Amino acid sequence: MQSNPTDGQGQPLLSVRGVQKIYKVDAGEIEAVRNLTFDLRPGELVCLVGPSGSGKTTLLKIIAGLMAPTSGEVVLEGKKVTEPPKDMAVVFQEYGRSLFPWMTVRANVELPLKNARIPKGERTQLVEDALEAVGLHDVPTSYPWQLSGGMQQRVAIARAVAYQPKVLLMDEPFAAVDAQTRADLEDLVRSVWEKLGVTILFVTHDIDESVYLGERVVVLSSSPTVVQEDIVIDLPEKRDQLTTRSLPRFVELRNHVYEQIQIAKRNKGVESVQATESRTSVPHGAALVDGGDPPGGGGSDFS
Ligand SMILES: Nc1ncnc2c1ncn2[C@@H]1O[C@H](COP(=O)(O)OP(=O)(O)OP(=O)(O)O)[C@@H](O)[C@H]1O
Repeated sequence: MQSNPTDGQGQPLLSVRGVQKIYKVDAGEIEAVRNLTFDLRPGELVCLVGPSGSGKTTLLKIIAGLMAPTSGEVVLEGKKVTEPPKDMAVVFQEYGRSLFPWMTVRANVELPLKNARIPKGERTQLVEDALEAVGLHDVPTSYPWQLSGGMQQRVAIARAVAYQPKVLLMDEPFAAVDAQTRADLEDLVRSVWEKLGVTILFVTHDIDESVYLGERVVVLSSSPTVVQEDIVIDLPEKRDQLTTRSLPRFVELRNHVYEQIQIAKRNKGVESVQATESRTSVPHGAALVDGGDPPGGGGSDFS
């Protein structure tokens, strides 16, 4: 592995610094997250993967200011996060539970803007733009329950982007939709990211999805969790489902992430993995060294 020459360039927008989380339970304590350190620069799209139970949701809750870390800190634009920051939005997996069924699509998207006391005229424009960006401009008066799962998740994404957050956190947002819809939504995230320049941290179980979407993939170890590897995804910026996924480089990177996940799973309970702050570039022509069978084509859910 080589150190990424871009390391250290640009000021981070979001910094996760030595974050540890210990849950207190009846039987004692669970150290879910041991020591997580990584940065997001403005406008980056970073995917976070890790074995089941490695603390991805715990970490997102801490970043979103919904839960305090036991030690360490999250810093957004130089300010320590101690409560939900107004410049952050979260899209969860369960779109069914995050939308209000008695409100129209438009009212759902508009609600956080009303709460933020954005004037009516500006609000209307932001809602229109967001619905346009996710391809839902023709259903503003429908109710969420009248829409398919994929469309409901589009509404949730529209609501998040209408709010114009600086950072968008997405917690396995496409886990509950079918493969075709998932591919469409992946492309939607890339296009919204390109158009709006929002910084995105995207948690997924799907290795192929992480490589297809991300500019970097941060791989977490098993719990108690550290950053096992922070990988630069050096695929062309313009991506599409057919061409990008057939590139030899895509296959190399996907195999590398798969191998890292296998190592993380094998090292469960082993404390030798070190926290890393440097980014790595996967050498071109890298063979799968050690990690069992690589995943075949299509999605590769490792959980
Ligand atoms: N509220 C809680 N109280 C006690 N332990 C918890 C709590 N929430 C999570 N944990 C434990 O912390 C560890 C990390 O859980 P977390 O849900 O953050 O992982 P995850 O990577 O999001 O999991 P998955 O991939 O299965 O969604 C697990 O061992 C889990 O059992």
